[in-house]
Amino acid sequence: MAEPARALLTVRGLHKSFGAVKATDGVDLELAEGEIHALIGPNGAGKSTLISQLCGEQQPDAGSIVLDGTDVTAMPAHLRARRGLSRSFQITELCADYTALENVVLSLTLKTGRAFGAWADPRQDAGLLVEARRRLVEVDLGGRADVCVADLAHGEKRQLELAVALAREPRLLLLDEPMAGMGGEESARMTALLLGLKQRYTILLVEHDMDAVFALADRITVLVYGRTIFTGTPQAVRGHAEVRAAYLGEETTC
Ligand SMILES: Nc1ncnc2c1ncn2[C@@H]1O[C@H](COP(=O)(O)OP(=O)(O)OP(=O)(O)O)[C@@H](O)[C@H]1O
Repeated sequence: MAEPARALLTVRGLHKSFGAVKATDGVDLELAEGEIHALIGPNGAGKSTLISQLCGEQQPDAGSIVLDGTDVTAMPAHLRARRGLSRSFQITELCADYTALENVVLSLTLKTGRAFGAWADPRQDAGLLVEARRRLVEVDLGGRADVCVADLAHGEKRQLELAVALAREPRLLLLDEPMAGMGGEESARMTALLLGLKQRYTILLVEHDMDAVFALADRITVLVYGRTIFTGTPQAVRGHAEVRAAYLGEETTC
């Protein structure tokens, strides 16, 4: 019998309130190594607040976050990032005046602590350039390396954000609405890119595009009013009456 995949992330009883609003109200979540785990729920369910607590941008009121066996609940965001926890999307972090290639080089230098304008410009570093081009090819932007971010289409910017996140070699990638603002064709391209990453990365995916969620996720957790009401396979989620009533019924015809 196959060994069950070990948990890379374990969240227990995560609480975060803003005044009277319980944004996360005792969230439990477990991510197995190598899975794409989608987090879905209606607007205001607490998805972004949960992601912010996972990456260390917000401190929970109570509960614990364990990453690869280490309790990171009180650890600052930059130290979690060093342990391989990487967030992408919603907070756009691209430098608009730099080319696509330069943005990926910049992300690669963050791993080594080097900066643009230092005594040896990383943009001239052959090794970094090769690695950055490889990352761009990985997100289907190989032909757009020398284009300024400001001149990229919306979908291309989002592909580049993915390359920037992957350049940090994350163990756990938190993707916050990668399809936001995309048309059908762009969403399909991003879905195909993420499918190509399957099993190489552990991914927590927050997404409203249910076609993408059901195409990508190994498991889905449903959050409503800050509480996890169900975790299961896409098939189980589709068949779950409470989930359909709380969320899917509103947004899909499945
Ligand atoms: N900084 C804040 N101050 C006050 N209330 C907040 C803050 N951040 C979030 N909230 C509230 O917490 C609740 C959860 O918000 P959150 O943005 O996490 O939900 P969400 O599921 O990500 O929603 P969406 O799908 O619309 O992005 C909402 O009621 C929201 O108004």
